[in-house]
Amino acid sequence: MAKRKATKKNSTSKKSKKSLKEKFTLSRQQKVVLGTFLFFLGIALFFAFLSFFYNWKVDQSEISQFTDRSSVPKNWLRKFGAKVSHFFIFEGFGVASLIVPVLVSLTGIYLFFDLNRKRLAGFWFWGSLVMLWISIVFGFIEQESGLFAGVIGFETNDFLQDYVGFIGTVLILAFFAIVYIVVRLKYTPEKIAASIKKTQETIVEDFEQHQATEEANTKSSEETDLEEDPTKKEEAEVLNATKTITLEKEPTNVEEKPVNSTKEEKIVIKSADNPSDIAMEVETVQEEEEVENLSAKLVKDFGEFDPKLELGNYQFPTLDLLKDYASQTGGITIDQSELEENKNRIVDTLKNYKIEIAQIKATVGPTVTLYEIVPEAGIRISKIKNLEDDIALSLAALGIRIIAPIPGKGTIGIEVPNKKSTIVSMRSAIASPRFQNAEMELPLSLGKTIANETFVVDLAKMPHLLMAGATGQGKSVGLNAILTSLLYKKHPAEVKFVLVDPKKVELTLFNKIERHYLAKLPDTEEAIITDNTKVINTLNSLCIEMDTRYDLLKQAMVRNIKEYNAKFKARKLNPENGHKFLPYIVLVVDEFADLIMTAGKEVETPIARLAQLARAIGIHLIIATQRPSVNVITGMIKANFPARIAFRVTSKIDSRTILDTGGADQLIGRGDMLYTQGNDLVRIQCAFVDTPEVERITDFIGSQKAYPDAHLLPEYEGEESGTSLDIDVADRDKLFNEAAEVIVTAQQGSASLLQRKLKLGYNRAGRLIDQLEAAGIVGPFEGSKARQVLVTDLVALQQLLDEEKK
Ligand SMILES: Nc1ncnc2c1ncn2[C@@H]1O[C@H](COP(=O)(O)OP(=O)(O)OP(=O)(O)O)[C@@H](O)[C@H]1O
Repeated sequence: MAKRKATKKNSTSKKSKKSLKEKFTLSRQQKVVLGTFLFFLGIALFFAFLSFFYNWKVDQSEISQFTDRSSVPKNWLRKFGAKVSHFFIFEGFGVASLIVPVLVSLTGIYLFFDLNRKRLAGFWFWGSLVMLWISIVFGFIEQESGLFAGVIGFETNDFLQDYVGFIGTVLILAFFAIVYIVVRLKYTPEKIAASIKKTQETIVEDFEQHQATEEANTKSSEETDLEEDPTKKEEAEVLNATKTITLEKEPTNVEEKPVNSTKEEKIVIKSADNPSDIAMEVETVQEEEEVENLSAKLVKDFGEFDPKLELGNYQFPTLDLLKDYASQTGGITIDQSELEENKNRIVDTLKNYKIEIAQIKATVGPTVTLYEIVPEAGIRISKIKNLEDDIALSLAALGIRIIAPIPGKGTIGIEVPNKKSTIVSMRSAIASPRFQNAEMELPLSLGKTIANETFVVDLAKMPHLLMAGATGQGKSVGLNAILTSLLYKKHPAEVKFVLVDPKKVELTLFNKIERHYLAKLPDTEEAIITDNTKVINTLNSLCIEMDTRYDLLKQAMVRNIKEYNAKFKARKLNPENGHKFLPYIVLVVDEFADLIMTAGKEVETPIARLAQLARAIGIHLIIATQRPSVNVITGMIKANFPARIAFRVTSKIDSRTILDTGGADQLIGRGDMLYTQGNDLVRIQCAFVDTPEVERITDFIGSQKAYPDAHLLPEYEGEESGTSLDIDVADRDKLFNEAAEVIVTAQQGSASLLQRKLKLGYNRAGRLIDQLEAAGIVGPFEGSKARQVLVTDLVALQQLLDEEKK
C-alpha cells in the first residue's frame, strides 16, 4: 500500500514537473523577443561596466541616492549603470565581471537563433568559474585596493592566504588553470608535446633551409675563387668527398619512411684485435608496427571519424514544428457511463449464450477500449470467438475485435471502439521518452498501443515493412509518420531515402530535403521517382549498391553495416581502398500495386533480391499498397517481409493476404492499424502527422546548409527499349505477323492484349512487343500507358512487311 502511495506520489511529482516544463517552453516569437532583449542588455552592461572604471569614485556617493532624481551619476548608463556595475564589479568579481555582459549577450544570440542550449549552459558554467578564478588572481596580485578583484576575489584570496598561505594559494590557482586547459580546452600533455615538437621541427627545417641557401651562395663564390686559385681546388675536392658521404646517407633515410612494412637495421661487426679482419655486415629486418596501431594512432591524433562533420552545424527539427493535438482535445477522456454501458452489454450478451464471466477489466486506449474478461471455468474459448458478430450487434458498433485468448495472459480480449476517438499526435509520439531514448539504428515511432504506450520499433530489425490498407484509411499518413520519425532521429549523413511515388502528390514535400536526405540516380533531375520506368533502373542500381557494399563488408571482414561503420569510425578501414561511411538507405514505395501492374517481373525480381539480401548492408524497404491482392503481394514478397502493417481493409480475404489472419477488416479506419512482426498482432493508433506539419519540417531542414547534391546511387545501364531495335528479321517469333495484325487491328500496343488474344505467356508477349517496336510497328515503352501504334491499318502493315522482304 505504502509502495503504491509512493509510486503515485512519484508519478504526480513527475507530472507536475512535466507540466512545469511545458509551461516554461517558449514559443518562437517569445524566444526572438527575449533573445533580442538579452543581447541589448549585455551590450548595455558592457558599457556600464567599462565606464565604471573611470567614474566609480565620483559615482560612489550617488549610488545610495538611487531615488533622488536630482543626483546624476557619471556612468554612461547613469543610475542603472552605476548601481549594477557597483554590484558586479565592486561587490562582486572586479574586472572579471566583464564576462557577465558577454554571457548575457551570448544567451540572447542563442535564444534568438534557437541554438543548442546545452552548449550555452556550458558557456555559463565555465564562464562563471573563469570569472571567479580571475577575480581571485587579481585579489592575489593587488592586495591593497581590491577594485580589480572585487569583494569576492579579495575576500577569497584573503581566506586562502589565511588557510593555505602564499604557496598554497599559488598552487591552487595553478591547479584550476590546468583543469580548465585540460577539461575545457581539451589540451593534453601529449598534444602540447606534439605541437612543441612540430614547431621545433619547423624551426630546424627553416634553419637547415637557410643553411643550404647560404652554402649554395658560398659554393658559387668558392667556385669563382677556385678558378683563380688551383691549390684551393684540391682542398675543396677533399671536402666535397666528405660531403657526398653525408649526402649519400640522406636518400636511405628518405626511402625508409614510405616503406611501411619493413624496417632495416644494419650493424657492422669488425674485430678490434685484428684490423685486417674482413668486416661482416649483419642485417636484421624488423616488421613495422601493425595496422591496428596505426588506426589507434590516427584516432588519438584526429579522434574518431565523424560522418556528421560535413554538416556539423545541422540542427534536428524541433518539436514545435509539430502540432499539439492533445492541448486541443484534452487528451484521452474516459467516459465512465460509456464504459459501464459497454461492460453491461458484453456481460448480458455473453449471459444470453450461457457464458458466465468471473472478472472483467477495461483499458482505455486512444481509439478503442480493451475489455479483458476471464470466463468461468469450463467455458470453451471458441464459443466466445464465434460470438463476435453477436457482440458487435448488441454493442451496435463497428470495429469490434475479439482476441481469444490474449497471448501471454490468461484472458479474452474484446476491443470496442470509443465513441470519441483521440488523435495521437506525432508530437507526442516523437516527444515520448521511449522514442527519445531508443537505442535503435532506425527507430520508428508508429503511434500508441491500446495501453496508451508509444509504440517504437526498429526498422533495421524488421528488416523490411509491408503496409497495406484500403484507400483513405491512413496509409499515407503512416508513411509520413515513419519518415518523420527518421528525420527527428537520424542525421543526414546516417540515412538516405529513395522515394517512389507513382501517385505524384504524396511525397512531393520531401523534395525540399533532396540534398540532405534523398538518394537518386546520377543524371536524373528529380530525386523522387514518379515514373515507373525509372523505378526499374533505381531498383537495379540499388542491387548494384548492395553488391558493392557486400564486397566492402567482405574486405573489412565484418558481418553487417553496424560493425562496418564502427570499424570505419575507428579509422581501421582505409578510404583509399574504397572504404567509406555507409549511410542506411530506406526505399519507400507508395502504391506498389501500380508498379507490379505496369512493370511486373522487372520490379518484383530486384525487390525480392533486395528484400532477401539487403538487411545486412543497411538497405531497408517499405512498400505500401492499396490493393492487397495475391498477385501484388506475392508469396515471394510475403516471405521476405515479416513485418507488416495493415490498415482497415474491406474483406477478410484482404486481411488474410496481408497478415495471414483476419482482423484488419474489423478496424475502424483513420489510422487504426494492426502491426505484426511475424508473431503477435498489436493494435496501434497511428500517429497523425498532417501535410502542413511535414511541410514545416521539410522547410526547416531544407533551409539549412546541405550537401552539394543528393546522395548518388551507382549508375545502372538499363536495357533500353532501343537496344532491341537490331533484332534480326530471321530471329522473329513465328507469331510475329499474327501479333502485328492483332496490334494494328486493335490500335493498342500492349503485351497483355497479345497475351489474351494469342494465348501467350507474359515473357513471349513481351518479346513480341519488342520485335514489333524494332520493326517500327509500335512506339517505345511509355510507362503505365499502352504503347503507341505507328501503323494505321492492315494495308499499311502489309506494305511495311512486304518492303522488309525486298
Ligand atoms: N493516424 C490518424 N489519425 C487520425 N486521422 C487519420 C489518421 N490517418 C489518417 N487519418 C485521416 O484519414 C484521411 C486519409 O488518410 P490517408 O491520406 O493517409 O489515406 P490513404 O490510405 O493514404 O489513402 P490513399 O490510399 O487514397 O492515398 C486523412 O486525411 C485523415 O483525415
